[in-house]
Amino acid sequence: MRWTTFGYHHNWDTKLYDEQMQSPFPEDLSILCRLFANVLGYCDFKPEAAIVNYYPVGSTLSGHTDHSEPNKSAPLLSLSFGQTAIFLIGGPTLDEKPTALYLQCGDVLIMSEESRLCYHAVPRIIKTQKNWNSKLTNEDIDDADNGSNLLDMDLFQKVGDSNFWQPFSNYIYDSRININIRQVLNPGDLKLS
Ligand SMILES: O=C(O)CCC(=O)C(=O)O
Ligand SMILES: [Fe+2]
Repeated sequence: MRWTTFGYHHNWDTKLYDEQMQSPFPEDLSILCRLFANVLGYCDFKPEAAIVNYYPVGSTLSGHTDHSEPNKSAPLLSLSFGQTAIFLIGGPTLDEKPTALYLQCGDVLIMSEESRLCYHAVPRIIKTQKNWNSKLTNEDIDDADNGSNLLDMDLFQKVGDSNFWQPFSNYIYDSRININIRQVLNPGDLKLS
């Protein structure tokens, strides 16, 4: 399993965030996460750190809690792409028996309130998807344009060409990608103390 980070970088050895260890947080991902959080009533949610986990079929993530963020009351958002994960979610201690869920391509999981600090794990990736339909239709163009006529048609044609997606679809055929997004700072804080 491999991973990369956006925003505040989590140091896997010390389990700490560091003000000096940051990369830009992608604006489109930030907008999407704030939209999800707003719908759930977390109107001040600030996406400040993301971990992108790359799971080839056969890889696992062992049980843990995510408690490195000074802000432990903001929700944690988790987006799943590609092959399906079995996700185990337990309680705040290892005494509680976990519940198993499937996390499929396109699923959005939110860990908020009590579940924010619960143990969780990914014991298995299951190959459930055979192929991805990358052909775009006129309807997709209308959806993407949303009546604005501002769509970059050259770019749209490029991403509508299945050759463009071939390396991605080859990769995702044997893998799952998870992006999980956290707020690090407490409300009102501008940096780590
Ligand atoms: O892959 C997942 O669904 C969970 C990832 C996770 O728990 C983590 O990165 O802390
Ligand atoms: Fe986690």
